Amino acid sequence: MSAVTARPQDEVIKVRNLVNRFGSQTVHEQLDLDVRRGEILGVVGGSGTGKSVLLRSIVGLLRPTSGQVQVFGEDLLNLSPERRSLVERRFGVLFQNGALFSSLNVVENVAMPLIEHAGLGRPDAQQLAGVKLALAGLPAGTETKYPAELSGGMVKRAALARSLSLDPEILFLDEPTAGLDPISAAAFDQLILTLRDALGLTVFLVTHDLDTLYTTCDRVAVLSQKKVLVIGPIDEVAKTDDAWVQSYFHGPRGRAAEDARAAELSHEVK
Ligand SMILES: Nc1ncnc2c1ncn2[C@@H]1O[C@H](COP(=O)(O)OP(=O)(O)OP(=O)(O)O)[C@@H](O)[C@H]1O
Repeated sequence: MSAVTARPQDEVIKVRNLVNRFGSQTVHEQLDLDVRRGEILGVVGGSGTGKSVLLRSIVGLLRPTSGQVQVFGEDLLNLSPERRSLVERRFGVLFQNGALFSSLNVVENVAMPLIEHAGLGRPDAQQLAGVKLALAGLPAGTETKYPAELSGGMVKRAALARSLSLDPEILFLDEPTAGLDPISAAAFDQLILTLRDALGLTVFLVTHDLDTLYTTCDRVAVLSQKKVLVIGPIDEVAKTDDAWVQSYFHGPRGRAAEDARAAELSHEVK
């Protein structure tokens, strides 16, 4: 195979001609997107541009009005339940609110997919859940706490541990740093990078957080005008001649995030 030919297995998510309508409202119109294996792709856009709807269309929680969505080359909505469940085991999703079961403690929350989907017995599942919690950076001693007893950052880490429980190849994150203080958010960004590097994950990351984008993303996709307006490395995307892109990346918060990244890079060089 020639070096210039993109190998099909390099694209773990392929979206073509995606249309999503709710009544008279069109959210996506002929949207195309590819996500490459091993990358961290940040998805940004103004409020209501359809970032979460795109995520839900890809993971099979929403049947699009029309178009094709493939994950690992499979169209989830047209698979038998058994086959679909096999593909679903290959990705993990961390929703905005963490979505832990309030009646289960932390280790039980993380053990649940291992019992239900991997067929492990409770003791094995709980032991493995402990490993996942450590991987997600949950401090020892928090395993037996209930979600209501945790800080926002700990809830995110516990939910992350649960989304990692079945060793996924793709991780979908919806606003993972929303509601975290800046120090916890920065620590979470580092965790995502570490996990990607250690586990070879592909990460689909919906975020408004400019620091997260600058710190973690290999590429950024901007949703605007019902499509992916532009996709590429953040410095290229930030140059796009579009009013939203310019005010987002070059407004006060965008400049601060870019300066912080530049300072970090120069610190690494020294
Ligand atoms: N199930 C649904 N029924 C009707 N409308 C919906 C449904 N889901 C989403 N929408 C609409 O689709 C649009 C896009 O919603 P979405 O949540 O994807 O936006 P977003 O880009 O993630 O926004 P935000 O940044 O504010 O979270 C919104 O106008 C929303 O009201």
